[in-house]
Amino acid sequence: MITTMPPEESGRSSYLPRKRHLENPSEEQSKRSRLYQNANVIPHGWLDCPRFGHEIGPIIPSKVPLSESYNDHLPPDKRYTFRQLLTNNKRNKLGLVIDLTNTTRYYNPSTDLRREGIEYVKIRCSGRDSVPDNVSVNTFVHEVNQFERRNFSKKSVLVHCTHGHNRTGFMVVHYLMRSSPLMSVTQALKTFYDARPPGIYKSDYIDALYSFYHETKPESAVCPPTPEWKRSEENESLSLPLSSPCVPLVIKRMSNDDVLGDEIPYGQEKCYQEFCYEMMNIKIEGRSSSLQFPGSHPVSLDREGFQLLRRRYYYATWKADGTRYMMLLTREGCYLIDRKFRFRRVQMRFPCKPHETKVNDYTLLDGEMVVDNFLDGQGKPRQARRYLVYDMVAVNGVPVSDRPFSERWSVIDREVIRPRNDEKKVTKGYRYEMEPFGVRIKAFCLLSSVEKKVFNELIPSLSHDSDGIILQGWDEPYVYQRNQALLKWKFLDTIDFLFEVGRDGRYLLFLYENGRNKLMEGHTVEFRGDGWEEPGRYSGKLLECFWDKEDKVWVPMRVRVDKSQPNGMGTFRGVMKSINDGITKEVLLKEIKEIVRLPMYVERIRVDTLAAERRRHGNRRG
Ligand SMILES: Nc1nc2c(ncn2[C@@H]2O[C@H](COP(=O)(O)OP(=O)(O)OP(=O)(O)O)[C@@H](O)[C@H]2O)c(=O)[nH]1
Repeated sequence: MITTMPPEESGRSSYLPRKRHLENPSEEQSKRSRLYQNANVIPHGWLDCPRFGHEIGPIIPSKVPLSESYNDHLPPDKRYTFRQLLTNNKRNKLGLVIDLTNTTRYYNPSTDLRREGIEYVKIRCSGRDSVPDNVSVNTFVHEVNQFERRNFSKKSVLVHCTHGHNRTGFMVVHYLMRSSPLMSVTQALKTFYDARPPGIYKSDYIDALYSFYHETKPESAVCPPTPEWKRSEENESLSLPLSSPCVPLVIKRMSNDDVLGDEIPYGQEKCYQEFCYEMMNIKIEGRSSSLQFPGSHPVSLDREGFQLLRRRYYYATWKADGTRYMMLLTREGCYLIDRKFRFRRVQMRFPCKPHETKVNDYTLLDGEMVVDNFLDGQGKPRQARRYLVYDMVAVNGVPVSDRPFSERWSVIDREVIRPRNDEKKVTKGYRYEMEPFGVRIKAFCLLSSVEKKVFNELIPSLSHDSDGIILQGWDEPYVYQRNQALLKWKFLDTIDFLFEVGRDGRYLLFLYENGRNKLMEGHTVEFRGDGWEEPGRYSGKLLECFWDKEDKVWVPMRVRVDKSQPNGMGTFRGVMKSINDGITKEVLLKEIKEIVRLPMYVERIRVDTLAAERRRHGNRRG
């Protein structure tokens, strides 16, 4: 007996393209729901849907092969099983099957595939009217890439959803976009269309692809009509609600704590983590599963720090107060790396040089994500998220961490910022303004201009918060984690404590030492001001606190959601030393005034000023 299937997979379904005349729709509905409970139902439209398409790289797009238990329900010429596929497909043996259906009933991967030595990956995608989510897309692309890396005998990857058009096409287009950077969505859709006509035939899937890759959909781009084999049965199916109910559009204000990007598979994250360590020449000791965020971290400026400023040549910049991320640019995508050393994929574009078809590949940057608040031309308040790049660890797979900072900074400009800005001027289809954030290089000023430039001009004119200044050694290498030569001076010295309410109701503060949290006996916390009325709510959270010298208490300023550990004792000692040394802004500026009069500074500032003037002239002429 041939039966129809429930709308679990394709939305609407039936096997025979028969027109039914419904006298009583509810009676018809209940008849159908009885049929839907049947096991060997043939997916709607499946029967006349072509079996598979041409290869696209290693991928064969296909409709779902049905297990042999379906054969009794199918005319012999319509059967399509893995056994058939493996026997007929001698030329190109299968190595991997990626199943995008949302059910397990079409075949048994253990008997049909694994026994034959074929790998099987299931990525459940519900289909219907929603496109596969971003995390599933990341998983799909990762699985194909991983397979290609270990696929020495050039086997193929069969990718199927129910019919091998919409979900399959969607994933294949993502794969193409990520393996051929700077390919356009239109080209990728055409590649899929050529291999498996009529390609993707759901317009919302096509729109989602253009929107994901920040491209304008050309007016000439038309969505192919639903194929005949699918349409004939569609007409007689029950009407199901197609679109989700209207959700009122809420424009959310941006904050530094927003989670950006999409999760990536664990294996991919591990590889990238190890790459970061390799680029910084850090040995992985013990389990590589617990790698720590390796980003360079400044220490608080104290009296000893002044000695360092005298001996080595420093520049200064404002300390942007947003969220710290390192950023890895690869041809497959761009990844934000947070303080917990987790990677999330964001859709961004980083071309190498104008008009080249290459993008940055394995370039590792360091910077701060900020939210700029400003008024637009009409005086309306606006927000823009920006990533301020302030350092670089690797460029196109080549480590630069041991190069002097001045060199790393010019490489950021030459290899990352300028090519992007140049391409922005010429690109037609790609819409940089649709990216989740802008990208800028951070400006560094001569130490002699700290007061005038950094404190009096830059900081007051910023559209984001700044909590101090950074003193950056101009000749220094990039140093992993705590960097004694990278100095920070803050308007308010702060420490991130873990706060707990003890069993006796006591407020407890903890710091991190030797792999565990250490109770800071004798340290008192005092919650002050609006929003801090119920301290119990913050138990178990990391609180950034400033030190009130008068009352000798720690006062919470904000909850740190971007970190998983309180500050270490080293940081704490550094901050306390800086507080006790009493380095106020006045003390800092007085000291710097003396430092820049030292012969070494006088000479280097002269040379750098001349070089900057020459560059400005050159730019004007160019
Ligand atoms: N190196 C550097 N760091 C900057 C710059 N601008 C902002 N920062 C940020 O300053 C942070 C270090 O200052 P802290 O105040 O110690 O940062 P924090 O985020 O509170 O981190 P903890 O010390 O762990 O509490 C870095 O992690 C960067 O995120 C810059 O130009 N250079």
